[in-house]
Amino acid sequence: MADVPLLRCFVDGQWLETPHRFSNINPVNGQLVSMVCEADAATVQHAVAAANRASQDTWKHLNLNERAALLHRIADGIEQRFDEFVQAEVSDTGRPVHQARSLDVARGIANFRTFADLIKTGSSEMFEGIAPDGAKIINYITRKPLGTVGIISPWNLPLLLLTWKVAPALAMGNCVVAKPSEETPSSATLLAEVIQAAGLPHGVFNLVHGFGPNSAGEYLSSHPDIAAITFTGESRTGTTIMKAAAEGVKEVSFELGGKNAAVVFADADFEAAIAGVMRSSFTNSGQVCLCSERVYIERPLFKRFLEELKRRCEALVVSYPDAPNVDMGPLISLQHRDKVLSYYQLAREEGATIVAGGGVPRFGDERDQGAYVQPTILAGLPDSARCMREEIFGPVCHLSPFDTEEEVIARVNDSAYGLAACVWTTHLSRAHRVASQFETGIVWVNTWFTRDLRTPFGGTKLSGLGREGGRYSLDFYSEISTVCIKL
Ligand SMILES: NC(=O)C1=CN([C@@H]2O[C@H](COP(=O)(O)OP(=O)(O)OC[C@H]3O[C@@H](n4cnc5c(N)ncnc54)[C@H](O)[C@@H]3O)[C@@H](O)[C@H]2O)C=CC1
Ligand SMILES: O=C(O)/C=C/C=C(\O)C(=O)O
Repeated sequence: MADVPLLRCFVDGQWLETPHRFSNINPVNGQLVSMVCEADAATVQHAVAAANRASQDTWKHLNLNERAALLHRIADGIEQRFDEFVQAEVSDTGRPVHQARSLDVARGIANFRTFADLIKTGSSEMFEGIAPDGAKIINYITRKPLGTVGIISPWNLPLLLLTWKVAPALAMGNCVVAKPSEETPSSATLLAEVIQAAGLPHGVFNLVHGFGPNSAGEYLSSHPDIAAITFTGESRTGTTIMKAAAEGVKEVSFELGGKNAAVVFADADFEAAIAGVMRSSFTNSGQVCLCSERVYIERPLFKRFLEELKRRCEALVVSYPDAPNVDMGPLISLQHRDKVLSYYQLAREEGATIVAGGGVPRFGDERDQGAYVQPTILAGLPDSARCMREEIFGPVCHLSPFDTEEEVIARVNDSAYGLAACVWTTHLSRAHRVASQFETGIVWVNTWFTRDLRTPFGGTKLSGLGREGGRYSLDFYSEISTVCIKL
């Protein structure tokens, strides 16, 4: 076996080796990146106990300024090791280097800085009232730490989504046991090194590697001594975790799957809409829960839009992460590729026209052992087709024509999911009218994946439960209580 690094768990300020190891594979060429120590039940127990101890003994007693300063130190630490984080994300996921630099690692830093600043500038609510005897009363709202938060994160945006949860959890005075996806353990391990170097007290941040069922994920989500679980991943996994959390009535926050729509009206800025739909369909090989898999185009524009999208899709550079002009890397794993290819096949069986792609690119080199698929455009399916209703999570979108605003709103909302939607139009009142009728957690108008970290983020229906972001994160990661004073 090649000589590769061993990634260990980080518990109570110590790096732990465990007897069970699993492989971390580079999806570009199938080569081994590292071996990873899988946390068993005893390791997870150790991590939760350490977090609870740290929560009582140290972390929640630090004041806001002290916690904020430590979060900024973590952000500084990521910045100082920026290139290592980029390399970690790239070798685990195969994504383009430019994406890891501009999106993943940059957002990891921003998550720590945003929540460090937010706890210092945030205000509390106060309500004045009158008691039965006529005296004046005031109520004010306080936020206290929950205790230990279990964080279970996915592989599609590993550092971004892990830090999106770790930063506000720590900011609000909680301790953390984090389990990153088994597919992407590297940047989480680097983050633990940075947190250690930043000088956080032992036990405040713990990292356990492993899988979901019968492994670290299940041990963590069913542990009786954690106060809350935050999870991003597949909707079915959310259901399983919710059942585990019901025992002990733990708080949960879920960001789950999507089957997001983009709607392009004939009055849209054509160039902006085409570029936007290219991004929203193919960024990160379509492996973002916010990606558009259903694109509805107003009929007068349909043919022109389809032809131009096909041209640009076929021109996408699918290659090595550091190749010049690379647009798209592989999928996360061969297993996930099987899933995406099964939907390409299903689309054919359901009667789709394959407008572009639909298969596996052949390179004639080591990338043929990787997890690449072609970016793909489908057309001709009814809204009832499985490919139109189930999340594929690959670089694929389906194009459908529509005739009226009412019709397209109904079609967009006819989904079990409700995460995100995009509207492309230059008609101001239509933009507001349509956006207000979508049953999704977020609607983007003439843009996609433009994130203000202070805004609430999450989905309706199968797409999630609760909201994180800005003060909504501060609410989730704290026990809110009211103090009522009679003056
Ligand atoms: N953000 C999203 O919408 C995401 C969607 N997916 C979709 O989900 C499919 C499956 O991918 P997975 O990586 O298996 O996603 P997943 O939802 O199963 O995994 C996400 C995280 O949950 C953990 N996990 C899995 N089962 C668990 C359990 N029973 N208890 C506790 N933790 C558990 C995993 O170890 C990982 O850390 C993908 O093919 C993709 O379509 C995957 C990742 C993210
Ligand atoms: O917080 C963000 O900006 C992005 C979130 C993306 C996901 O939750 C996802 O792809 O799963």
